[in-house]
Amino acid sequence: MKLQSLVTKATQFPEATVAVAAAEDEEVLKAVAQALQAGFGRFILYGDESVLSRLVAEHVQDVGHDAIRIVHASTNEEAAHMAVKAVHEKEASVLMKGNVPTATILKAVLNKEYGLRTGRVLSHVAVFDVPHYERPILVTDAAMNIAPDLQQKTEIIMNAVQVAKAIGIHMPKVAPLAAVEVVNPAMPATIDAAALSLMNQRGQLKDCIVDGPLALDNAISVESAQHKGIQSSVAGHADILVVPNIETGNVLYKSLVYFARAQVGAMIAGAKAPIVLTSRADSAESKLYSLALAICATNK
Ligand SMILES: CCCC(=O)SCCNC(=O)CCNC(=O)[C@H](O)C(C)(C)COP(=O)(O)OP(=O)(O)OC[C@H]1O[C@@H](n2cnc3c(N)ncnc32)[C@H](O)[C@@H]1OP(=O)(O)O
Repeated sequence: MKLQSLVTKATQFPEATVAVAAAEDEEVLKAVAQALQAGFGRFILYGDESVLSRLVAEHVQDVGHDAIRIVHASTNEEAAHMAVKAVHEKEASVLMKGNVPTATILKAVLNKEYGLRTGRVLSHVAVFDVPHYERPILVTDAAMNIAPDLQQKTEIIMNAVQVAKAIGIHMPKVAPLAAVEVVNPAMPATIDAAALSLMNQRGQLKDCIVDGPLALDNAISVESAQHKGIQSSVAGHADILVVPNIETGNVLYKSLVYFARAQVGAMIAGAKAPIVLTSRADSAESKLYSLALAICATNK
């Protein structure tokens, strides 16, 4: 399913309420305005009341004002705390990161008292529409888990599989990425990839096909996989790319956006509610796609 079609699907849930932490950001408010124009979402905006009132008047047409409530917060930390609490208390069903550092909002999400923990690993899943590439590609984890171990990688895969299902990819093909497609004991990512593949074959990782290690080119290009003579049902056909660490994922995410001009929608999965988490520099369009992705993921 292309990202634009997620926006159409999200209109089936016009009442989905989104709590936005530190919403005083033009791209965030443009995305809010676009969602309202498309016909979905109600928004509680946390942040500086006077700045928010001005920005809402500038960016949101009068007809959309009924769907917006502004709640004053004096600092980013307070805005993150209040927005997370609103989701915890079921006042909202989706959390959205505004103009606040990722670590600030994630710390609030992980708060034991009012946060959105479930006992599972929370992880970031990004869905890309890459120009001239025929199908959506999911990348995980580019933004939350810094250096996941094998157990965390299994949960990261399960979260991504849930997101894939929500956008219509059943039995996704999962490629744990490394620098090479053979197991090299000097490269820990290749050993984890091999273990994940075996866990999948033995039924420890369900509802997907995992095969790796694969380098990026063999994962996404049939020609490249054939050229190297790789025998794998995932090689050349990967739906989900599992990166070994946050640096690889973040660089891949930003390369796709800045070099390849890909469109992205991204969220944190595994929490009590989906969390819209894009880069602060991402466009309003990406934030709109992320909202649609989160709403579709919560209403699958
Ligand atoms: C791609 C576009 C967007 C971006 O560019 S984002 C930029 C890059 N991202 C970041 O800067 C965030 C990277 N991650 C972090 O900073 C940290 O891992 C994070 C999420 C803030 C957590 O850090 P801390 O609060 O220091 O956490 P900690 O490791 O001391 O753990 C505290 C408690 O939380 C738990 N926890 C941490 N990460 C978790 C996870 N993924 N899922 C579930 N639980 C998790 C952890 O087990 C610990 O629990 P407990 O207190 O022992 O019960």
